Amino acid sequence: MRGVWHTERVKSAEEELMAVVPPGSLMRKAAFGVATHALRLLSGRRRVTLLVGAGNNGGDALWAGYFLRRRGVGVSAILLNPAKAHAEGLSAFRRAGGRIVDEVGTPDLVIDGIVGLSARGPLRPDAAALVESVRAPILAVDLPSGIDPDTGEISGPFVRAHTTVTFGCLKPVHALADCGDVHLVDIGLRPTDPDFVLLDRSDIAWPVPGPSDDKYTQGVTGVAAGSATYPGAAVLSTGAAVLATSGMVRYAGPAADAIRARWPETICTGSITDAGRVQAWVVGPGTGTGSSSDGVLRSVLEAGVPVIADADAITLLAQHPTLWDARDPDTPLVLTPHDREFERLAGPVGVDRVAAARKAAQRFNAVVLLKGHRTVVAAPDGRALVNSATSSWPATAGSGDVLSGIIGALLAGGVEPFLAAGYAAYAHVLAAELAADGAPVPASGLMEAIPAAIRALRRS
Ligand SMILES: NC(=O)C1=CN([C@@H]2O[C@H](COP(=O)(O)OP(=O)(O)OC[C@H]3O[C@@H](n4cnc5c(N)ncnc54)[C@H](O)[C@@H]3O)[C@@H](O)[C@H]2O)[C@@H](O)CC1
Ligand SMILES: Nc1ncnc2c1ncn2[C@@H]1O[C@H](COP(=O)(O)OP(=O)(O)O)[C@@H](O)[C@H]1O
Ligand SMILES: [K+]
Repeated sequence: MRGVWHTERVKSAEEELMAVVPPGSLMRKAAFGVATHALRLLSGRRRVTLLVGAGNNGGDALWAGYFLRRRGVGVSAILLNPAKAHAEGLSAFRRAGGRIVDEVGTPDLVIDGIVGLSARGPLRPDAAALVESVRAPILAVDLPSGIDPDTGEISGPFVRAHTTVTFGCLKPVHALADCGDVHLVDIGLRPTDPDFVLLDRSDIAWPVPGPSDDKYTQGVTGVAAGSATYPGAAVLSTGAAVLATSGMVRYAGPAADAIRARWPETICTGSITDAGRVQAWVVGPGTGTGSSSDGVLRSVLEAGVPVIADADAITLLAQHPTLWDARDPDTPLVLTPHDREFERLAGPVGVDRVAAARKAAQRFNAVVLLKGHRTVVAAPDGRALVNSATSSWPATAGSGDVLSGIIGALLAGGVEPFLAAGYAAYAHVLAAELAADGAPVPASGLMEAIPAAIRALRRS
């Protein structure tokens, strides 16, 4: 699990560290890391241009230019604000034979030291024009300039980084925006209590049956999904639950025939009242928002077991706030909105997706999984994680139905709701990657790749 810290917290941690280390040493460590990665990217080529802004980010770039000069690289620097360029960095750079120029030229690599942690808004016009003229790969110092460090928001011109070299710890931009390959350089910073986390494969403890388990002890998943109009949503959600864990899946609803035909191992009934006992319910995919769906959602919320509410269930909760009263507040609830469903429930997502999900989680006393290329999971206790997709192939119809089934199976298997949502998001991305393999994949293909994803997770 890797931590991510907001810039204010990083700045105060840096200040504490700077008070006890020799002046300038942090910047030189950071810059040395930049130069090391630049040399790797250059692999023998020899021309670099630095884009140098007015703050310490520009200072890092100038010191990196100094180290590169000492390795025989030809380095030129464009100073965006010559009067405010980092004085020590600039004199070291000049001493080492670095040249000050006005144009980017035709370097093999450009180093973006325009702005770092103190960035606000997109690139200003002069910086934007320079970046526009770059043809070489760009190595961003700390973060790609023009992208908001705390939200990843892009609201105008920005740097498209091939690689980002950052220092001490990850900041939200690295999890929420495309920064190319991100490398972390140790400068001795040891912040604690991250603002949110990123899951790694090794963090994921998928439920595995033991010798004394039978089909019931592993948790039975109930699925209340689909309708005469949308039987496919039920097939995908139920199938994902069947494939995600061992044990048993019960289906209750109008798509029972389609489910029996595709998933003979499920126990099917037409109505939720005959469904039998389950340890978690998946509700919402393809149910529609009519009065019978309203009744199903109410029954599920009253059942006293963990619930994952997706799609139409979220719309119903937004339209009929009295439905919330059906829920025992101590029973875990996971809500999995995409942006439009989120807006119906809690208002516009806004630019800070992590803050939006966190606020909604607290408001609804539920785990909120906000879907997207970068999925955010937030718990009512304030925990949050971000899971990035490796491609956009999962943006396909029915893909969310698959996710809901995986979450349901993990909840039924006793995985704590925040982690159930996080593990499911991770496995969903991995299944999509394995199934797509560089070409479009339908949601049913993504679903069928769930076992391969779990195998890959368990091998790591
Ligand atoms: N504080 C520390 O101990 C360390 C800081 N380091 C570096 O210092 C950076 C932070 O430095 P600063 O706080 O001095 O600030 P920055 O260098 O991030 O930026 C400050 C300057 O950028 C300008 N600016 C802001 N938004 C802009 C935009 N959209 N377009 C163009 N220019 C813009 C501002 O006018 C300001 O003068 C980090 O990102 C990192 O690169 C590293 O040297 C490691 C150690
Ligand atoms: N651009 C994207 N890149 C990667 N994954 C995405 C992207 N957009 C959406 N997703 C993922 O695809 C799924 C879509 O779910 P959803 O919108 O509910 O679709 P549906 O209702 O058709 O099942 C979610 O898991 C979401 O995180
Ligand atoms: K930068």
